[in-house]
Amino acid sequence: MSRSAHPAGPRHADVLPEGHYQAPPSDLNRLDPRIWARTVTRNDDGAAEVGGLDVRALAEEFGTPAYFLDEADFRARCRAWRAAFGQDADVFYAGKAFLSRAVVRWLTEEGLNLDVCSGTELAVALDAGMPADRIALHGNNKSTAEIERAVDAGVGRIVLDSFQEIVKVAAVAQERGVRQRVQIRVTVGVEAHTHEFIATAHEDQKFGLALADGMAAEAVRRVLRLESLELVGIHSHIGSQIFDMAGFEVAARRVVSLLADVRDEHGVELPEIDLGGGLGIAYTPDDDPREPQDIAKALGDIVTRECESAGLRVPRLSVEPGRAIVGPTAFTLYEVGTVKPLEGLRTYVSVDGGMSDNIRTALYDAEYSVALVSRKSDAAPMLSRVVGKHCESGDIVVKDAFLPSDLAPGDLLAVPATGAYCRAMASNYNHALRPPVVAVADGAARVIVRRETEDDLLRLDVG
Ligand SMILES: Cc1ncc(COP(=O)(O)O)c(C=O)c1O
Ligand SMILES: N[C@@H](CCCC[NH3+])C(=O)O
Repeated sequence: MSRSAHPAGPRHADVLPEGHYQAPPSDLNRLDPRIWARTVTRNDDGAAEVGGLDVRALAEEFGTPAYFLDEADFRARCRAWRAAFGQDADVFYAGKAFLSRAVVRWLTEEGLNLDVCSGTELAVALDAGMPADRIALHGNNKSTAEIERAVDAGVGRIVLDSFQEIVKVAAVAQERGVRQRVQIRVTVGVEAHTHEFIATAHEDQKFGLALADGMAAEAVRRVLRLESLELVGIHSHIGSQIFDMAGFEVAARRVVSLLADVRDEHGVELPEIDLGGGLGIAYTPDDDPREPQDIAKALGDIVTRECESAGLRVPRLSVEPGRAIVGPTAFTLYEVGTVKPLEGLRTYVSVDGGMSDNIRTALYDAEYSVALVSRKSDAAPMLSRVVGKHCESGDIVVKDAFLPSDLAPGDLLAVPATGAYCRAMASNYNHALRPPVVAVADGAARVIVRRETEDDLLRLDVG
């Protein structure tokens, strides 16, 4: 890898073009532990390492781009969530954030349950040994085949999302002579403070049945009439990448109020409440996420208080964190291919991946951090935009970042906090081969999802 310097790009002191970026950090070499996976440090050589392994050696062995996932960090976060919520609550990891057989085994061992939202996610979970009664099936348009698969497997709950689905799930359960445990997903009418594409509790959207117009109460009526369904609770998910607990508190209050209405109308006290996932993580130093114990306390207190004032037994609480568990545990490693300084603007740094391995920047205007990790540098900070190699000018990985001005082709960059919704939402745009996920722990690295090959893609093309 070349170490040669290239002419310094525009420096932050020269001119700051319009944009949304932070001030240059005082130390470009620092890997902020609030953003990077737990075992990431710099070694004496100045290179970053994870799980005791140097990123240069990892790049050599596994290639770039690649996601490196810190298994110890993942397990520690699972334990923290489990411990925070205690034995009277359940933590369902949201598999949509990132799912693989290894992840399912870790979750099973650490005592977490699993939320899946497709038949194939369910297949991965079952194949890797997650007991079916610890699985919940979600989705706003589950196919009959997915419902049959879930009922046959004996999943612990199916979260009903529409009137049509009530009928569908009841029919499948009746045909098999089983009573399927279900929850009803409601929209509580909260405007969560996050990007509109990932807010899910306002009424004007595809998920769930609204409390406000009586649809949720009507769904309860319909489910309670059906012998083959056992209504165990109410589910609410207000959105994703949320820091403010206020939205969750309003949701909890409104869900408890529905439980009280159900008790008054039907004489039934539903035993469970699920408040979904959505807790934010730190992508940049500006983000200040809450710890699991604070979240558990805030949610537990509000549910208990509301139930006491409504004279209800406190239901069993569950939550569904995805991003908050896996997000911070991984980074994406890229090799720099080109460096293009634009005087008075910024420097474009092209890496060997892009929107095919991280669509979040293009899709949600998401902000990320980035660091030079194959070496240290004391060069001046250079306002940069890290872009991919796709045929799209919106192919941006990190919109505004400061990188050292001696950055050169061959250097390795790492983007932290890419464990959630990056590999899971990766695409083959421009026939890109989706990168591998490599789990690193205690000085050993192993591929848990392999890199796609050209052959994989050519085999799909049967024309
Ligand atoms: C029903 C449900 N539960 C849990 C999650 C996980 O969300 P997050 O990864 O933000 O915790 C989602 C995604 O937003 C979801 O739709
Ligand atoms: N995929 C989204 C979050 C949606 C999660 C699923 N409801 C993200 O990357 O932020």
